Formats: sequence, structure tokens, C-alpha cells
Amino acid sequence: MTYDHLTLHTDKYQINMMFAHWMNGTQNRKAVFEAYFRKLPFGNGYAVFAGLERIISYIQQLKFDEESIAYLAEQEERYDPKFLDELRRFQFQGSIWSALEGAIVFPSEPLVRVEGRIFEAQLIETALLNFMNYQTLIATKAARIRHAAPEDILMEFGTRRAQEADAAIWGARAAYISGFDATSNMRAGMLFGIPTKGTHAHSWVQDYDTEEEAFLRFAEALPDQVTLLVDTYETLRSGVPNAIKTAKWLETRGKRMQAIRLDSGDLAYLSKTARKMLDEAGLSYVKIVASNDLDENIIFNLKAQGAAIDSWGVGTQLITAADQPSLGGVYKLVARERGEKLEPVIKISGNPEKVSNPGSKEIYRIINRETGKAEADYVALLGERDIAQREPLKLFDPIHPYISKNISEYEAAPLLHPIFDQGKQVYELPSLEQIRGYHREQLSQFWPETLRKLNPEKYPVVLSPKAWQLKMDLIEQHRE
Ligand SMILES: Nc1ncnc2c1ncn2[C@@H]1O[C@H](COP(=O)(O)OP(=O)(O)OP(=O)(O)O)[C@@H](O)[C@H]1O
Ligand SMILES: O=P(O)(O)OC[C@H]1O[C@H](OP(=O)(O)OP(=O)(O)O)[C@H](O)[C@@H]1O
Ligand SMILES: O=C(O)c1cccnc1
Repeated sequence: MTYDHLTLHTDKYQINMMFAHWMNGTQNRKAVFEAYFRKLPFGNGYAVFAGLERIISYIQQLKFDEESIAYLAEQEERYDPKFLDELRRFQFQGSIWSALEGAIVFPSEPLVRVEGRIFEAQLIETALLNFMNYQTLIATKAARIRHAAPEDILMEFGTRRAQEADAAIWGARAAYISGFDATSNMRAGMLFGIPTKGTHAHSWVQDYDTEEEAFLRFAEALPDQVTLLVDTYETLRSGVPNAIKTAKWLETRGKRMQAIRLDSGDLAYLSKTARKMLDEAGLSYVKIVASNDLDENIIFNLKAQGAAIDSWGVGTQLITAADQPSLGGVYKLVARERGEKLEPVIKISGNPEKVSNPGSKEIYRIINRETGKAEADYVALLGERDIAQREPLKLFDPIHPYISKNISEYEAAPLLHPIFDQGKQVYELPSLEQIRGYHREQLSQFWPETLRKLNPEKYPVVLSPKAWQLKMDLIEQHRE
């Protein structure tokens, strides 16, 4: 069995719907789905989109191999062998538009649009949401941590606590997109080109009779990469003094110790005192790394306490998004084929925020020409003229349409980009460095009020008058 073949990485109900469509002869009917989330995680003012690279490689490998077919043939649903033959011939022929990784995104706007045969568009829902939801969540968490320590070195240390191996490496990648500097995971480093960093564990120190000897042996072995963990016994009475001795020894070899690492206790007090001890020993170049169940709030607090920490190793809280372990992204049908045409469809709910926005849509980030800052995201139906011709726009809140604002001097940057065109990949994958650059550029389009960690200003996502009217008409039709 191959663990990395992902075609059956889908919910059974997708296969059952594919089968039922096939039985009804409707499997080739066109459909349009859009993926979006409704609520921002962590009380943040924005999310950082990630997951596209994995979505693309998943789509590229979609194929029902004989092992998957044999497994499907065993199911209690007793799928018709002719359906299984159809699956043998299956090839993804749909089109996909998506936000780019690193993009700043908001609730209720389509982040991925899939247009294809209902057969294929339904199949990919589960995996697409799985990749988008997790990676976007971690990229957003990482952006919050970066926000708490804008100038410091951030290292992702989460693998041992991650929800298994895929989460570890794709989470490390998502963190790097949002501005982390390195990961401890070697496989993530090899696969994605993320810089890797590592210190040593308590076990290294415990394995020697004395801490001093442990430090020296480590420094002898890796003289250019010495970061010593100083809290195995007594941080200030033994760890830091032994680290100072080691640094002095390294100096006699013409080498400079990189850092000490604090992994327990009061990190503010210990770092300030250790800093003083290092400075007094003439070792102001030795940096201080901290770890121990850190998150953005603890980092922010430690900085407020004047902690002398240059570099942060963040594991569990980041990789598991511990304060909100999932992003509730959904994938909703917005149009279906009837006759020769695509007809918009709606999903009604008692909760106004849950009523879906019907029709295939495009999103534009409206940038005010005077300030260069984003004013709103404008969700329009495909091919709307006003926005294409940069005519003055009325921006109104779709839930409270009486709240509105006009704008005429603007740029409108499309958020969704073509990725697949009728099964063919038309998007060239950028390097991870380019993605990071794009993320930084995206951040610079927003006011600090949107970006702050605590109680950020709500950024407007507005519907075009046409998109809004379509929604009202469909709600009215359903009422009738
Ligand atoms: N000055 C500080 N202000 C706020 N939080 C801190 C401060 N120093 C450490 N912390 C955080 O408080 C928590 C302390 O947890 P805990 O008591 O388990 O750590 P510990 O004292 O190091 O114990 P252990 O040895 O079991 O790790 C950690 O999340 C740590 O990052
Ligand atoms: O606290 P996190 O944010 O999850 O960061 C990763 C943690 O993993 C290690 O601890 P662990 O006790 O597993 O091993 P050690 O013996 O190397 O400290 C490390 O010392 C960090 O404390
Ligand atoms: O390199 C480190 O210090 C490290 C790596 C993973 C987890 N904890 C610490």
C-alpha cells in the first residue's frame, strides 16, 4: 500500500454522490463550488492563505489505481463494475482559481473556485478543504507570533507534538510563509528548502557526569554551531557559568559560541540575569534562545517584561494551533448546469451569515490610490463591467446594506488566479522565498488597525450590488 497516494483521501459520501450521479447519467453536468471560511481564527483580523501547493500536487496525482478500485469494489455499497471502469478512466478536467499562498484573506470571500464536472468537483472537496484549512490556520497562527516579535529569530520546533507527520512538515512550511526563519524538521528543510536549525536536548547533558564536560564535548564536535541548553540542573548557578566557560574555551580556538537556550523557569528574569552574566564575561555576542510552551501572548508578555531574548523556539502551540485547533472552511455549490447555462444556487440558513452567496464570483482587493492601502474586498459576479472598467463603486456591508461608502480612485487587484484550466495546470509554482515576499507585500497593504493581534478593526468584505441583488432574488424565490 502506498501512503502518499491521495485519490481516496476523500469522504465516502463524495464517492456515493459520484456513483449516484453516474447512475442518473448526470456525472458530466457542470458545477461551480467555492471554498471559504466564515470566522477568523484566534480573534485575528485576517488570515494567511496557504495550502495551494499541496492542492496542486494532489490534483496532479488524482487517479484511481487498481488498488483503490479493488478497495472500492469491496464496499458494502456494491458499486456497479461499470462505474468502477469509469473511475479507471477518470482524469481531472476541471478549472480552478485560487488565492495565492501568503495572501491576506478574510471571511466569506471565495478563496478557491472550482468549475468542472460535478463528478470531479465533488471528489476533491474533502482533500482541498483538509489542506486549505490546516495550512491556512497554521500560517495565520505563525503570523500572530511574528507580529509579537517582529525583529527576532523565530524557529518552528513543533514536530514531536504535531498531529502526525504531514501536519509537521506542511505546518513548518506554513509557518515559514508567515515569516518564521527556520524549522527544526529536517524533512521539511529538505523538501521545501526551509532553513533548518537545532540546539541540543537535556539528554545530551544527562548523558555526561558533569554539565561542563557535556558542553565542552558538544562544542568540540560542532564548534561553529554551539547553542547550549543551560537549564538541565540550575540555570544561573551552573548552566550559564558552564556555558561561559565553554564560550571562553571556544574563543581560544578562534570560535564564537552562538547562544544559550533557556527552556524552563521565569524566562524574563532568567534571560535578563543571564544576559548580564554573559555581558560581564565579555560575551555580548552570545545570543539567548528561549523555548517552553511559547505562544504569541507569552512572547508579547515576555517582551513587555524586558526579557533579553533574541530568538524563540515555538513548538506545540504553533503546530497544533492549540487555542483554536481548526479552521472551519467550507466548500459550497454556487452554480449548477441547467440546459446550456450555469444557474446560480443558494443555501438558505436561519443564520444570515450562513446564507451562501450564489453564483460564480471574483474577488477584487480595492486599493485606495491616495493611501495605497486596502479599503475592502469586493465580491462580484464573474464579468461585472463596473469593476472591470474601474467605475466608481458603492461599498456596502452585505449584512447591513444601509452602511455604505463610495470610492472612485482605486486599483482593483483580483485575489483569485487561474491555477488549472480544463485539467491543465496553468499556474507556475513560485519558490517559497517568493511566497514569503508576496506575504510581506500583502501585509504592507493593510493598516495596523486590521493587523493588530487584539481586537482588530473588522475589514470590510462587500458584495457588488449585482451579487447582492442575485442573493436577494434567490432568497425571495425560495420563500415563494
Ligand atoms: N516571565 C514570564 N511571564 C509569563 N510567562 C512565562 C514567563 N516565564 C515563563 N513563562 C511561560 O510560563 C509557562 C511556564 O510553564 P511551566 O510552569 O510548566 O514551566 P517550568 O516552570 O519551566 O516547568 P517545567 O520545568 O515543567 O517546564 C511556559 O509556557 C513559559 O513559556
Ligand atoms: O515547548 P514547545 O513550544 O512545544 O517547544 C518544543 C519543546 O520540545 C522540547 O522539549 P522536550 O521536553 O520534548 O525535550 P527536551 O528534552 O529536548 O527538552 C524543547 O525543549 C521545547 O521545550
Ligand atoms: O533544536 C532544538 O532546540 C529543539 C528542536 C525541537 C524541539 N525542541 C528543541
